[in-house]
Amino acid sequence: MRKQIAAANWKMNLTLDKAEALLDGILSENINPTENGQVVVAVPFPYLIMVNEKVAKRKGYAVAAQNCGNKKSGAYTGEVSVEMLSSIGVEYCIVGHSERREYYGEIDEILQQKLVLCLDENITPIFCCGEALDVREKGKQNDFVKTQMEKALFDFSASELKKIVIAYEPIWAIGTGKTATSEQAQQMHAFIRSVLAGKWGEDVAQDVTILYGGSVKASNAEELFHSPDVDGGLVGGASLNAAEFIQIIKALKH
Ligand SMILES: O=C(CO)COP(=O)(O)O
Repeated sequence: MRKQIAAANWKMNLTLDKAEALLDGILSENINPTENGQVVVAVPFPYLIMVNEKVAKRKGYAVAAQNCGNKKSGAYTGEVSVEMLSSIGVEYCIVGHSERREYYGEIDEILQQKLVLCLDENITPIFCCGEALDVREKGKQNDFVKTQMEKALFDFSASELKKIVIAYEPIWAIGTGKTATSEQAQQMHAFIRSVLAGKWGEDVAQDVTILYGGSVKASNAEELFHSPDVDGGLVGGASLNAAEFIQIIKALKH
């Protein structure tokens, strides 16, 4: 079975004391994900080392950055390089979250540069894609997501592509409480996998983990994750509550 991932995205929330308390809460219940299961906690930069120290001891847990610089190193004030992330033990990095695309002007070319740097440093990128409400209302969501994939992913070889995790996050479902139905999620995930198969072949497509993100909660995680092409979730709001997130981890397919 492909890797099944429950990923928390804390976004720009929590002070250090609260972040530590939340992590301790998540780790307090000794859930060891199965062989194919992985828990990833994507935290603000200042907390990466603290979180990594705690999760490194736990099998099946890893820390992620929420973003990275698109240049290797140098005079880029305020940026954090992939090499720095790697040097402190970060294993995953979110790339191309819709909030980065929308509020920080991250265009496809920048995202592609970040993906290349992550792969160079053996950091697994979690590449986000997904359409806004107006696109879905016009029924154009497949074309939209395919174009996002073509622009950011299509230059990679099959072996590189297999190292990337994809997160489908429809913008209309992020932070809105309006979750995609499990049918909508499954349809899009199957479509994404068919795009991967068309470009790199069915075997490669079957190996890629595709997460769903957008108002995942303890109450809907099991139904969403049960869909054959949904390999877990990228969770915002509900990951700020330890009890909720623990239930979401438990909902991963075994
Ligand atoms: O953007 C998300 C995760 O990256 C989803 O956020 P919510 O779970 O708060 O909708």
